[in-house]
Amino acid sequence: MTAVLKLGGSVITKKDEPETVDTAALSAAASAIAESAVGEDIVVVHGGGSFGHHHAAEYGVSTTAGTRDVGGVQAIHGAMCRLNAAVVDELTGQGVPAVPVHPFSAAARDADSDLSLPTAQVTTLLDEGFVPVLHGDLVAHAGAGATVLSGDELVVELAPAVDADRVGVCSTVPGVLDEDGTVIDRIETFEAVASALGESDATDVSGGMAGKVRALLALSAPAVVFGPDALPAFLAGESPGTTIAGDDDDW
Ligand SMILES: Nc1ncnc2c1ncn2[C@@H]1O[C@H](COP(=O)(O)OP(=O)(O)OP(=O)(O)O)[C@@H](O)[C@H]1O
Ligand SMILES: C=C(C)CCOP(=O)(O)O
Repeated sequence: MTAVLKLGGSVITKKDEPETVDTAALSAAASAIAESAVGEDIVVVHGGGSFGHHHAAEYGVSTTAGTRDVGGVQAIHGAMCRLNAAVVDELTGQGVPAVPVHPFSAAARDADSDLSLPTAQVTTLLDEGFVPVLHGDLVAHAGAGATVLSGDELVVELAPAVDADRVGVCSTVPGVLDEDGTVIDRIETFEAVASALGESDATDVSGGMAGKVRALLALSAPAVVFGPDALPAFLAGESPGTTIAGDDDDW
């Protein structure tokens, strides 16, 4: 069984304090991964939290608005590499054979914004017993300089590439919430939930929950969105929180 798991930046960082890791939350997530039956058959992706989003907002960069300012590229990508090093260190400290994979070094968007992400390094690392740890990043973008590549987009690219059986997105909320604040069990179309979906309540340049749902609906396999407390349940094979239906949905 292969799993792709995104740890939300809002989970593992203090999203309102620039470049601050939430050490307790990161340690709890790493421990859930270290203890899970999924073992080493997992690809981890993490988001930007107060590392990437803070700098991206400062330089006016988003998934659609790019920059050609080299200082901006260094600030945003550099911050994401620092957060990635913290995640990899915490995982290895807990016995997970985690290794960093930096999307900026490999991915590109063409002039139509179509993303190409080589994944042979990820599948080979998995086969060789490593746990690849990717992160939301910048990406070279034809005609725009560099734009933000969200961890949610990476999940959508990686899940088919590694033939994932399970896709999980761990955020700060217990699932996607309806207008009354109740967790929606299952989402099949964007239109059915659009009115309840908003942006993040913290600095976020990649669309918050609306961006997440839109990205995950593009997956052929179902994905689950859940909160940090439910991470062990997801890793144990359960589907806590909200299931976002895919085209081949036989769960
Ligand atoms: N209907 C909704 N249900 C749940 N969360 C919602 C909803 N509408 C807006 N949100 C916001 O979306 C946030 C989750 O998106 P966000 O992009 O911040 O998460 P993340 O992926 O954990 O972090 P990051 O983008 O840094 O990786 C929630 O914390 C909440 O503020
Ligand atoms: C802001 C940057 C650089 C990465 C964003 O990734 P996300 O938090 O997964 O949307």
